[in-house]
Amino acid sequence: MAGKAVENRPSTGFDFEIVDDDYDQLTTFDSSANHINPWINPASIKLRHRLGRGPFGDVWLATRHEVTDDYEKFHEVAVKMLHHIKEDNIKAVLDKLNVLFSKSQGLQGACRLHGVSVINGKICIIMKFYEGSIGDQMARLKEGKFSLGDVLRYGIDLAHGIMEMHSKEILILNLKPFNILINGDNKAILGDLGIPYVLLGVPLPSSDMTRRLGTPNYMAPEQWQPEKQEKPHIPNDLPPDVKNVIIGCFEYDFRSRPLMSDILRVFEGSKNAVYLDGNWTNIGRSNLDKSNWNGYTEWFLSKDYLQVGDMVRSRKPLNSCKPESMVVPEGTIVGLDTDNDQNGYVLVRVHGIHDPVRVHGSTLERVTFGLAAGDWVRLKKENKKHSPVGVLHSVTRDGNVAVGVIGFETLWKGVYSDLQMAETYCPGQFVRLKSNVFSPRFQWLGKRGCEWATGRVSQVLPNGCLVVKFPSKLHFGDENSCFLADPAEVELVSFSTSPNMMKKYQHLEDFHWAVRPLLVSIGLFTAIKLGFSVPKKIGKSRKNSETTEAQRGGDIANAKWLPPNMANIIFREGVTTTTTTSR
Ligand SMILES: Nc1ncnc2c1ncn2[C@@H]1O[C@H](COP(=O)(O)OP(=O)(O)OP(=O)(O)O)[C@@H](O)[C@H]1O
Repeated sequence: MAGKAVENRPSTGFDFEIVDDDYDQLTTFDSSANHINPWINPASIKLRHRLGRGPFGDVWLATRHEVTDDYEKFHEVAVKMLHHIKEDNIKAVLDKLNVLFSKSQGLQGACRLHGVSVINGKICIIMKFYEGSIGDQMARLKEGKFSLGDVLRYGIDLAHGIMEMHSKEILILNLKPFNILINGDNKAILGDLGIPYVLLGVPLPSSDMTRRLGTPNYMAPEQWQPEKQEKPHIPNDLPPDVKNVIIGCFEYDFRSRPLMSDILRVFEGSKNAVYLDGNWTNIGRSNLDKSNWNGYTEWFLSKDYLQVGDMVRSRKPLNSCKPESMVVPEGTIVGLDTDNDQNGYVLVRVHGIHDPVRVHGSTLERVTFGLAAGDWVRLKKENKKHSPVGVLHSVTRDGNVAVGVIGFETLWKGVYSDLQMAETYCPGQFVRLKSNVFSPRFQWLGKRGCEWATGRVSQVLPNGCLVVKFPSKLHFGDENSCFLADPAEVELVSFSTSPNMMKKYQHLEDFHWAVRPLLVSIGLFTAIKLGFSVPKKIGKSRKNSETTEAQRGGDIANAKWLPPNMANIIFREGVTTTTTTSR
């Protein structure tokens, strides 16, 4: 409909925005107007009716009156009217919108943006109007289901559109059926370009939404109720590669998920699939190995391919601090086994071994400039806004690095010389806030006195954030049992690092809240036992020989599995009971 005159077209909806003409005269936006490019005069926009209302704003069907030297026309546009933004944040939002506009020029798979305006004091994004969305189409279908052919066809359009946007470093962050528009050629087009990112950090009417990026049902798995890690049911009757790639999309750690290019390849390979006699035929052969190696998914492993000349070492199992076996402590790739049946095997020259070792590539990790993806690293340049410690996501052969760090919205990018190695953390380890940390980045449990409680790492997030539980604390009902920790603020606690027996015993208590009551019960039980047995002994000893208190204490303290303070309690209680009983 773009370009077609629709002047005087009657409004069909029941929602209206009362346009206050005075407000449209750039009042609060005066100082910011020169930031807006391309600016659209609000007087040229006539809102018709509201198409939808979302957490970030409303979308209106409107008519735009466009006058140039060559023509004058009225045409339909869609207007995304953002919720009211506080004056302090306006410049930041407009700056981000400008960047978005310049990056989105010429994109084939995304909604065309005309410009920005301000109506009723609200920032409006004026865009091309499309006749419908995937969401609208689904609403009209029986059970809301597309045929597999349509899913793959639209999916391929989408994957192309998303890859195009990513190539311009635009994050969409709100992919859902109503934000996938259908153009005149029945192709899927991305709408709502990066609006959540533009509004990130800007207070919105619902304070909850300020922290959210996207729409709950369509968020990345780790964004929405991360502690549940639920996966939806994926139908069984899909072509195997399609099912496999969809399951991969629900991996909690985004490094384990397929890339958009993986999804595209699988969808392209399956678009002519035919289901015949209980089998899928005509499906493109996926060349990915379907095995799950040491906890890594095929999607994780397929992100880096080894080449001849690469330095490599054996890969640690996922979530482990140490390799299980170091077949290759350090080596160089000298050959790739490209024979189809042997796909994935490589030849590695290892120092001290005469012939090259033949191992599967997935058991190795590339080490470049001393760094391998997954290493814990410290950024040499520190800044209070972010943690100095993070997890290396990639190191290219020419030394560019990407690191997941708490405090950055996306991966931190730099070069290898910006980094140095840092302490490694993995699930199962016990950690405690360092004694010089007085106001931690995340809430932490206090212990007795001024000492921080010790917790156990239950998960390491891709940005190095530690998810910590406190097994020494008993939790009730809905009480939050998971805490977060900045790896730069904690230190490891272990039996070997506990300086004395008292600290070792305290560390024993960190393992489970039941340890203390159990030991106390054992102590009491032993005390009662002693209460019965000691008088007998005393009785005997009266007859036979004298038993000194020091000897009795020694007997109990010799129970090596009991910490000394428990032995003392038992000993004291034993004496007390003895005294009482003997009386
Ligand atoms: N350019 C457009 N042309 C036609 N319809 C559009 C356009 N952009 C959005 N829409 C439609 O407007 C409706 C509301 O869109 P909107 O993006 O506000 O919804 P939402 O995604 O639920 O909200 P939010 O983006 O704030 O999360 C949707 O049905 C969408 O398909």
